[in-house]
Amino acid sequence: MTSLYSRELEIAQLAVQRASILTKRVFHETSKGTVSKDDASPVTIGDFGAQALIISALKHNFPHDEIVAEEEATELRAYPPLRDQIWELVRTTSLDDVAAEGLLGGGIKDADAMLDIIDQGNSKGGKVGRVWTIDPIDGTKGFLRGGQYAVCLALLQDGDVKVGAIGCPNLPVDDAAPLTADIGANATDDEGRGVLFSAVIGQGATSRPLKAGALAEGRSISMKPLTDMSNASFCESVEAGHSNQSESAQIAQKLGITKQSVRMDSQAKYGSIARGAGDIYLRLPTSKTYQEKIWDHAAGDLIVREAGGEVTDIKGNRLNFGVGRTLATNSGVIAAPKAVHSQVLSVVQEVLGVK
Ligand SMILES: Nc1ncnc2c1ncn2[C@@H]1O[C@H](COP(=O)(O)O)[C@@H](O)[C@H]1OP(=O)(O)O
Ligand SMILES: [Mg+2]
Ligand SMILES: [Mg+2]
Ligand SMILES: [Mg+2]
Repeated sequence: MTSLYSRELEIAQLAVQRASILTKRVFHETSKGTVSKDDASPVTIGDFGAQALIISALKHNFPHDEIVAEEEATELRAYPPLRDQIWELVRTTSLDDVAAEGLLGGGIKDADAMLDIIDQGNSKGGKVGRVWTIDPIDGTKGFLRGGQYAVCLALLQDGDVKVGAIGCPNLPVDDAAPLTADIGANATDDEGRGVLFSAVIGQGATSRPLKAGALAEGRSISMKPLTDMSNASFCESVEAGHSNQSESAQIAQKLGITKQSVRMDSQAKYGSIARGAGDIYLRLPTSKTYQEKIWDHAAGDLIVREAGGEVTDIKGNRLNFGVGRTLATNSGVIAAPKAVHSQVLSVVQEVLGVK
């Protein structure tokens, strides 16, 4: 008997793997075709190209599903040279396993079809039916800095995350490697790096080497049992504008955490705590108006929960992915092993003055 969501999981993992190949090609280029979006955040040819490849694979396999993806093609329609640069990448990126590439439906017809595909990620989301959510490059700032980034994909059914996959090309492949955002002295050498995290609701979480063809063998991952807070490692954003780092330092001190935080871009943080490399992920609001996006958290939320963790916002509520493209009803994120989550939450609330 095939297990629930097995086909969705396979396609999600392969789609993330293929998009990751494209992002790696851009990562190693000095010119990444960066443009600024309306909210002043950066986007690169890698983000657009990865989104095109993932949506194309989803539409081939699940034509009736809705898709909420981060990017849209307006800028590319207005500026053909950028479109052509992306098309060149998309046209020449495929999995090196013919059967796996066939499962994704192969390539895209032409540059105009690619633009239409990118724009198919414009669903409003919501709590009804099947909705995929895509962050083609999460942590674009980390990607540009030569640090961590992630290719993220999740399936929501009636607002609940059922399947999640996160490709982290720059994390160590070894689940037992120490927690660090560093990618080593030789950023042009991928040796020992590249991991694909995934989970299906009720079936646990897995990691495997991120390959260029068929999926590698998976291994089950779980959070580290945390008995002594003084040994805990916690991770947070590199960008001070994404998470309040002075409040997190106060929280860590009150919890008795002695280690410095590890600052890492993207959902690589969720993957890192899910496999026990780190213990706690804190994301503390920096503004009253910013709403977290569902594509920034859906896959990570499921992977951490399936690895034995609990994920809530600073009020202690589960993240609610069923209210649209953003987590409009949540504020911040606290991810920790189940056994200590309430302890962490109460210190967060004390420091932030949350009732
Ligand atoms: N003010 C903000 N608060 C929290 N997250 C933000 C903020 N501005 C942008 N982000 C998002 O944080 C994510 C990266 O988080 P991290 O710091 O964990 O790497 C990005 O997806 C980024 O969105 P965007 O893609 O629109 O730039
Ligand atoms: Mg993101
Ligand atoms: Mg992104
Ligand atoms: Mg972005």
